[in-house]
Amino acid sequence: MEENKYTTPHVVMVPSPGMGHLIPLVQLAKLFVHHHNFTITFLIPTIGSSPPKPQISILQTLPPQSTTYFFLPPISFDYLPPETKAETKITLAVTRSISSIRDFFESLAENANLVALVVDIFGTDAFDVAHQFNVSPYLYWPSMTMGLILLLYMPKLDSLVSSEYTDLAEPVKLPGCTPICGRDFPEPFQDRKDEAYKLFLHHGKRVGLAEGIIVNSFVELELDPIKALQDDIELCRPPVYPIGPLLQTGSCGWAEPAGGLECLRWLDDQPTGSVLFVSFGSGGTLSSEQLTELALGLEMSGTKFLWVVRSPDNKASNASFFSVHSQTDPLGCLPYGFVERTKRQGLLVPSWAPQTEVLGHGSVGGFLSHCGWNSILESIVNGVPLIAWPLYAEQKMNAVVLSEVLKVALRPKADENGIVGREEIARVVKELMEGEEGFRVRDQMNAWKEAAMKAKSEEGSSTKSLSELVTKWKKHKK
Ligand SMILES: O=c1ccn([C@@H]2O[C@H](COP(=O)(O)OP(=O)(O)O[C@H]3O[C@H](CO)[C@@H](O)[C@H](O)[C@H]3O)[C@@H](O)[C@H]2O)c(=O)[nH]1
Repeated sequence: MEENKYTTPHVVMVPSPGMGHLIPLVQLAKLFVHHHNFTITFLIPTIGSSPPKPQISILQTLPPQSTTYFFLPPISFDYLPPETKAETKITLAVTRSISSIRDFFESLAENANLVALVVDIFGTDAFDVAHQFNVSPYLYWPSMTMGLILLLYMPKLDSLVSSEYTDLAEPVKLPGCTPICGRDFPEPFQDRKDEAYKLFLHHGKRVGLAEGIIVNSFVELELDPIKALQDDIELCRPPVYPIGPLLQTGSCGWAEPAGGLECLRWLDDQPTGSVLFVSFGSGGTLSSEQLTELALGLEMSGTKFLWVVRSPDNKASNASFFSVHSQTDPLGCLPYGFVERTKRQGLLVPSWAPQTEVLGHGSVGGFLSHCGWNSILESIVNGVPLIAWPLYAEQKMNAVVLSEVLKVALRPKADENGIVGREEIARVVKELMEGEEGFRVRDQMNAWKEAAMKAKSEEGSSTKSLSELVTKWKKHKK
């Protein structure tokens, strides 16, 4: 039968605000359009006045014939107390957009073969709309499987533990996972009285309403946690589809005047494997003191570096999460004389660099990363070993798994004030780039790179999992 808009399977995706949430869903959309001939509509909850430029650039990389995107009416948070956590704002942005999402479904439902609604973890309230229109609700999990297990286990943990998780004397043993200390739990778990925790608990309870969970990981990388999800009845969850690694491909379509392509040209002139890439994801920021120590530590290491610099923020480690760009000139915040002294040793790029191209460049031999999951996967597929420098969200948990389970990262030690000093930074950078430990983690990273390629090959585990999902969606009947 010839496909038209009434028969082509049509999926609605609702990414919660933030580049780290949008990028994985855009990649998922491309996969369904290019390989399986789906139509995709993005409905994007927005915070503040207008959508950030990087978000628009990412959306413009979508194939226009089969995808459409709409920014939903912006939600203002002027009334919220300044200490409100990002996770709370993100959830509220989706929840307050539900009526607009419902309106879109109403207008689409008549004219399209709507088969599924895909949301990320902050969007489980939108499942109600999917149920109302008889469309299958799906969760897209863009991070490490252990985080998903923690979320599914959360209602049980919440009833079993009365203290703060940070006060637990023993690490928590989640099904299929390495034991994890409460202090390494994701940020919203650190204060159970905070609204962000309550909202996570709310999402944890609602995940069971999904008809399936799509996970951006692959079986070989997280064998035990994925097996636990498939077998452990205690977790009581919908079917899981590990389809990763799913990555941002190609350029984002924009470049900083001082960054972008210039940094790729600079890399062309550096020796193979000699450069440490330093980046804290789409919104990570350091305190002024930590920024100074990092600058001086990189200089002291004598290692070549390419550093995506953001202005410091002494209150939050994710100060640029919604905006990506720093409000002030980040290079002006570096220690006196540093820019001049290191101009042969390194390149400084304000706020944003073409990360996937950078990590794929032969001159890059290491990555100092905040341990966001997309960055981790991008490092794995390029075989680039890591220095784990977690900042917020679930990044501490990721860092534990990277260094202790997957054995692909070195971890610098912070002092009693939580600051990683310049000597420690120089030590760990040199160890990664030239030392024995560095050799070991590089080897292991290359093994995971091979496994990732296998998972995505024609007969690979992720390819099979994806085609199972596609078949299910194509059979969807209203
Ligand atoms: O200069 C930059 C910085 C980032 N990126 C891209 O932006 C994405 C960043 O994603 P990620 O590494 O996952 O970090 P965050 O943006 O911080 O992601 C949020 O979402 C992730 C997925 O849920 C979580 O793992 C993180 O903890 C959370 O902060 C990646 O594709 C990068 O390639 C660039 O292209 N250039």
